[in-house]
Amino acid sequence: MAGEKSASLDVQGKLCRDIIRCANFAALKHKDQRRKDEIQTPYVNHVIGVAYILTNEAGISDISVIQAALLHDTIEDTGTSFYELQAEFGEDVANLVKEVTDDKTLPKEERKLQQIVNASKSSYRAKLVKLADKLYNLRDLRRATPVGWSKERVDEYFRWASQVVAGLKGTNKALEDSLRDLFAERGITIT
Ligand SMILES: Nc1nc2c(ncn2[C@@H]2O[C@H](COP(=O)(O)OP(=O)(O)O)[C@@H](OP(=O)(O)OP(=O)(O)O)[C@H]2O)c(=O)[nH]1
Ligand SMILES: [Mn+2]
Repeated sequence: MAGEKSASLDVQGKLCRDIIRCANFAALKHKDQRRKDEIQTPYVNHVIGVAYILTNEAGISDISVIQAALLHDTIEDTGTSFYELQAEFGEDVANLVKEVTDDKTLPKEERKLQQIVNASKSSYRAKLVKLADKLYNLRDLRRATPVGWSKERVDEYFRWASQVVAGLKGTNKALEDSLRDLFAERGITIT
């Protein structure tokens, strides 16, 4: 009995460490980055919020998915390499982050189009992170308009996001229901 208990504590201890190691890594990597809102919210709030949506709204307990959510903007936005993630967190997590990373060498229009085209081709676990990322960003847009964004640009982000989300259908009911309601507020129906 005592042996079993300490073995299960070891497993839980490792899971806790693995999650907090990612949160700490993300906090360090994003430390100089701010959101685009007026009050310059720390960027790390976004990646923690995406992980929180997955655990608390989507009911996800797959540790690699939660780790990937915490790390999901490190390659794209902080110059972290795939190899660094692989060395720190293993192949599975690094591959998931890579799957949700835009190719920043492409022009913005092309990059945005790629997201629409690639959404349905993603793995189930990458789709979860993509859905939670969109849900966080759309709620954030409803909360506060990024500095310099016109109403048209906000509307355009909603329309573009709805096309990406259309390709992620059939992945997680809770997330898709919340997204559908956000789009409906703007008169957008997901096809
Ligand atoms: N709504 C909102 N977004 C902000 C804010 N600050 C930073 N962002 C980030 O801006 C990105 C959306 O802005 P865009 O102009 O469309 O894209 P870009 O930064 O990639 O050029 C999102 O990136 P992303 O997470 O990589 O997601 P995605 O747009 O690729 O889906 C989002 O996280 C903010 O205050 N509000
Ligand atoms: Mn993001």
